[in-house]
Formats: sequence, structure tokens, C-alpha cells
Amino acid sequence: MLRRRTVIDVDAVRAAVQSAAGQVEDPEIHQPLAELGMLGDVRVSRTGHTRIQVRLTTAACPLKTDLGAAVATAVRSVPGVSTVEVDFDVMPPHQRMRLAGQLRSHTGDGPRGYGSRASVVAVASGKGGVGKSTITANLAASLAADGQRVGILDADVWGHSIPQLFGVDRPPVAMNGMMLPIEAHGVRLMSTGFFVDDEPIVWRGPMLDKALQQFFDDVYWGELDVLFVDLPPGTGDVALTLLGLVPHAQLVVVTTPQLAAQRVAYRAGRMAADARMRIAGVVENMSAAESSAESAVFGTGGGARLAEQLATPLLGRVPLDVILRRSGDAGVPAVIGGEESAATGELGRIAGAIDLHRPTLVGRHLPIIPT
Ligand SMILES: Nc1ncnc2c1ncn2[C@@H]1O[C@H](COP(=O)(O)OP(=O)(O)OP(=O)(O)O)[C@@H](O)[C@H]1O
Repeated sequence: MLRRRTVIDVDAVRAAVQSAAGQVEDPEIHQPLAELGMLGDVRVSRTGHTRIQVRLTTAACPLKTDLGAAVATAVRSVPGVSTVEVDFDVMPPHQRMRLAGQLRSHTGDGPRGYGSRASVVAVASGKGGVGKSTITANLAASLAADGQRVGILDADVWGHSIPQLFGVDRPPVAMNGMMLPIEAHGVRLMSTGFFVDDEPIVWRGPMLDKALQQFFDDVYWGELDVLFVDLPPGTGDVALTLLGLVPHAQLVVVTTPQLAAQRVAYRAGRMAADARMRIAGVVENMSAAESSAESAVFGTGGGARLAEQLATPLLGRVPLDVILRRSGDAGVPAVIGGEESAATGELGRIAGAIDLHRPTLVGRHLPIIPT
């Protein structure tokens, strides 16, 4: 007996495949492949076997496998397609240049490359080592897990720990001067740590200002809801540079309960407040557990005192907790690592307590800072 082979309308299926694959988003740029010019040839046989070509921005595209799987899934759902093959190719230089220009001009709808609606939350401390990066990483991961589009700009040039906290050890993709953040655990990351090895660099003020500006202008963040900026520890001059670049940025100040940490954190917070930067609140880290006086390794009360001095809310107190240290070493923020504790609960609560509305600039005198 002769088996009847289904013969399809090849042109109609090809058009449907192009449309389905074209809507798949590039996992790093977060825009549809069709708009990015990343789809090449589509061939459909009369039996529905489909070959589709995807043009990568770089041969070493780190997310090639994920992208291929997403395209194959989209194409397989088209009626008439029986089997799918995804071929990869690399964009020719002129197309890369065009795409870089397209991204540069389409940096969201905002004046800088992170979209028009994003809140910018800088995280500062006076002293180093109080857990500022750990807090930043966990607040960001918690908001991302809640469905927000979140980025972290790690401007802590001397102690850039964001790559380690998210388990990232590859450089970002760069296209004709435009860099793509690396996404890990749902958060888009850019760090000075991606560009330097373990050799120490002497960052001087103007270099730091320039680096900060580049991270805003030359990074394609895509539309974000929140961009955290992990500031270097210190008395706040980088916060002022940031305010010059992003007038609606607000500040979260991290301190331990210890008087010495609180005093330096006050200077950092005060400098920002004097420049009319909104202080969103204080986070006390490495606090004593409520029930145990012995766990008051760093004393008590620093966060509450600092919040009072800066006339800002105490957003929360994160206890000393080995889970935070362990998850930092493992490269997975504790709030999404699956182990629950008083510290992870408090971090999730603090993330929800930060007011992410952009502060109004009406009637404010803004600092003009040369960068
Ligand atoms: N609540 C906590 N409980 C236990 N360990 C913590 C806690 N918070 C931070 N740590 C640990 O303390 C160390 C310093 O933290 P982190 O790197 O986040 O500090 P930092 O203020 O960003 O430092 P620097 O500004 O110098 O880079 C890390 O080993 C981190 O895992």
C-alpha cells in the first residue's frame, strides 16, 4: 500500500517560520531577532523539514546554545514544520557596526542606556567590608525573582565582587564600542571586574568618573525597572559623580552596628544628602540575632543611629549568617539559593521596602560635576 506524504504550502510555512523565529528575543539584548537582523536564510522542504540560519553577534557567543534552543522551539510550533535544524553564522562586520549603532540610538527611551522608567539606586558604605556588595546582590536578585528587570553596575573598582557573587567569570560581548551586560540569575551585570585581572590598578578620580560615565553610555542595558550601582566604599565623591550623571539616583547606605562604621557611613550619606540626593534608607548588616546577646559581634544600634542622623528610614537589619557568606562564595545570591533564614527573609523584605519611584527633580538645585 502506498503511504501518502503530506505536502505543505512551502511559502506559507516559510513565512510563518520567519515570523515565529523573528519574535524570539536575543537573551542578552532582549530584543526580537528580526529587529536585530539576526535571522538569515530559512529553507523549508516539502515534507516540512526546516533549516534556519541565526547570525550571531560574535562567534564566541556565550548564549548560543540557549538561543538555538529557543529558536528551535519557536519554529517547531509552526504548523507544517516536521523537523528543525538551526545553523549558526556570524554577522559580517558592517552588520555588527549597524547593530551597535542601532543599540546606541535605542538605549531604551531614556537619556542613558537603561531605559526611561528605571530607578537608579546607588548602594554606599563608609568602610569597606561591611557587606555592601552582598546586600546589593541580594536586593537585586530578590527584585529580579519578583519579575522586575534589574541591573547592577559594579562601580566598586577596588573591591569589585559582583562577578564573584553571581558566579560570572567571562568578559562581556563588545560590539564596536557598545558592551552588552552579562545576565546571571536574572540580573544584568556590568563590572570593572570583567575587564581587569588580579593585577591591582590605581584608579584615580578622573579615571573613575570616566569609567562610570562609560558604563552608562556605552552599555546596552535595555529597558530596566531598577539599576543598582555598587559604589566603592568611601566618603561619597563617587556618589556625587553619579548624581551628576543621573540626577534622579537615590542612595541606600549600608553600615554594620558598630560605631566606627556608622560614623564613616554618616559622612558618606551626609555628603550625598547635602548634594540633594534622596537617601532611600539605611541597611544595617551583620546585626546581632534578636534573641542572642553573644551574636552582637559588631555591637548594636549603628543602623538605627545612622538612620536617625540622616533622617531616613532604617530599611532593615540583616543578621550575621553563614548562609550569606557561603552563597557569596558559591556565586548564587542567598535569596534565590533555596536555603531560607532570618537573613534571606530580611533581605527580601528590604528589597520590597525600597521606594522605587523616581524622586522629582522639580525645584531641586542639581550639582554640575565635570566628568
Ligand atoms: N550578613 C552577613 N553574614 C555573614 N557574612 C556576611 C554578611 N554580609 C556580608 N558577609 C560577608 O562579608 C564579606 C564582605 O562582604 P562584601 O564583599 O559584600 O562587603 P563590601 O562592603 O562590599 O566590601 P568592599 O566594599 O570592601 O568590597 C564577604 O565575605 C561576605 O560574604
